Amino acid sequence: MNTRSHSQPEHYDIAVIGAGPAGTAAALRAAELGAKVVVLEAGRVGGTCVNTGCVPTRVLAKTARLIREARSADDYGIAVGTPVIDWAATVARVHERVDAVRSIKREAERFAQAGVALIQEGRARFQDDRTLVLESGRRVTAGSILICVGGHSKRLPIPGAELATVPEDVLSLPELPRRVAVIGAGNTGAQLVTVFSSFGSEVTLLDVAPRVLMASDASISELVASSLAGHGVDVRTGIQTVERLDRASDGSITLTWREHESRSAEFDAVIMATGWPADVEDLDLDKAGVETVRSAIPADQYFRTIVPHIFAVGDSNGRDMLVQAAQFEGEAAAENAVLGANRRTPHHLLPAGGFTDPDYAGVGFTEQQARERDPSCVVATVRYRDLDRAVIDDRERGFLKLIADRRRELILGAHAVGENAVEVIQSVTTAMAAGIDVSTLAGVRFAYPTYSAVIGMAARALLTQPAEPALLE
Ligand SMILES: Cc1cc2nc3c(=O)[nH]c(=O)nc-3n(C[C@H](O)[C@H](O)[C@H](O)COP(=O)(O)OP(=O)(O)OC[C@H]3O[C@@H](n4cnc5c(N)ncnc54)[C@H](O)[C@@H]3O)c2cc1C
Ligand SMILES: NC(=O)c1ccc[n+]([C@@H]2O[C@H](COP(=O)([O-])OP(=O)(O)OC[C@H]3O[C@@H](n4cnc5c(N)ncnc54)[C@H](O)[C@@H]3O)[C@@H](O)[C@H]2O)c1
Repeated sequence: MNTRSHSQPEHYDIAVIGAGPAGTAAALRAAELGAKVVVLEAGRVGGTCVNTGCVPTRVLAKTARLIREARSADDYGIAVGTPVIDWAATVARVHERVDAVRSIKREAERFAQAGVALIQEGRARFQDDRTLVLESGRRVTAGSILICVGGHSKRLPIPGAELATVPEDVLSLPELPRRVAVIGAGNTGAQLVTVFSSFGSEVTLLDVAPRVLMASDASISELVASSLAGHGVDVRTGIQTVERLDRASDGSITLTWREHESRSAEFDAVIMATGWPADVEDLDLDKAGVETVRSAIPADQYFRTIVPHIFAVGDSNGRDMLVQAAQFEGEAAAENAVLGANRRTPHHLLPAGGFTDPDYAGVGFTEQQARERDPSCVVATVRYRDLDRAVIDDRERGFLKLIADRRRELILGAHAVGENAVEVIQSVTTAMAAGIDVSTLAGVRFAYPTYSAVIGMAARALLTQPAEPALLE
């Protein structure tokens, strides 16, 4: 903690609040452009992604995969006993892998090498539109301020909400819950459901939305939901509301929800994965003249808020809440702040996916969005059951859907469920970024036997697919 007098603020060209993917990328790019930069971080550098989000979730997904594979080892002549989860060991492994990833990211070291000042003296808040004050009392002023504060899980405002566990705290559960309810079937909820179901918990998934993974192509929702149900998950989408949580006399949690009528069930843990508002409650944004709308900070396409020298980047602007978006936005906002440039995001080229069983991923327009723009767009779907590698591996559940414009020049979107779906979609994204047309993609040679060969099959199917919507599946 800094103990010297705080009467004189330190001045910087750029102050970045938050050292997650957005803040880290922004600070390093601003320094590279010659700016004097400070980063203010309240917690651990790396942000949600490495500490409590993507990385721990991915380790849990790997653990879930291992236990599922162990259960089917017999099919390959490998005798293993019934695998069981040692929750404490699983949690320890997650922490160990998080530390391993942190050790290669080395944000603090990279800041030091780039001449970026890193101050970790508690949460920053605005004193005015150019001054930030830290919990220690230390103050900094800056020509431009980049708000990269990310978000946090939303607790539903219902009685007993404090009994629920939010996704960031899942590793703090004292033991593997035998019965678990997950409220929210977005990317976070769908992945946690898969993890707990694979670990052997009885899982119920509740969402007010009509389908799981509402932001994804409808075909992804359909197959992921049926796969979850196939694994024994009680999938309840389209419920009216979650009403309350109560502690039962045996210590379990009674969850009450409305689904035509009021229903309730007992669980050992209830996980609320119901959204991700920006972390702005204690930022005193009003003192800077910055507004929030629906728990996020509105920013224009160049990431400027209504106060032009204050930028909102990454999850804090509530748009594309993904690491790859946060990093790009951070760099672009730094360039816009330092150079007065106007760089913006290539939204249509943001691949994303999650680790359910099987995995899912998508990039670009969903089929519905594409049809709204070009009713004669061309759509082709290839099933994994027709893909040699998927059959070889006994991973036949899945598909790749490719969407192209009516002239088959542009790939408008790609959506997959299946083994390696995220990597398959990444390859399509590369093709989209290169601007290659469908016939060029159809002519690409794919190594045999690979999952990415499904891309060539889908591209060739697109070439022969009639454009009339009525004839498409
Ligand atoms: C469970 C889960 C899994 C996810 N998995 C994926 C995935 O697989 N792929 C993917 O692309 N995305 C994933 N995400 C989303 C991804 O983590 C976020 O999009 C990304 O971390 C956003 O980066 P950010 O820099 O905007 O915010 P964050 O990473 O949240 O960083 C914000 C930083 O700001 C700091 N901060 C906040 N307020 C203050 C303050 N007042 N003063 C000082 N510091 C402050 C915080 O301590 C934090 O370090 C996942 C998210 C969750 C919750
Ligand atoms: N693998 C990834 O790329 C990944 C993983 C996790 C999160 N993220 C990103 O982080 C952000 C937050 O994700 P998330 O899944 O935590 O939130 P989300 O907002 O995407 O999903 C929340 C879900 O909760 C449901 N919900 C809200 N209120 C409810 C209520 N009262 N009762 C029942 N259901 C309710 C919503 O309908 C929605 O389906 C998203 O933008 C997501 O893309 C990405």
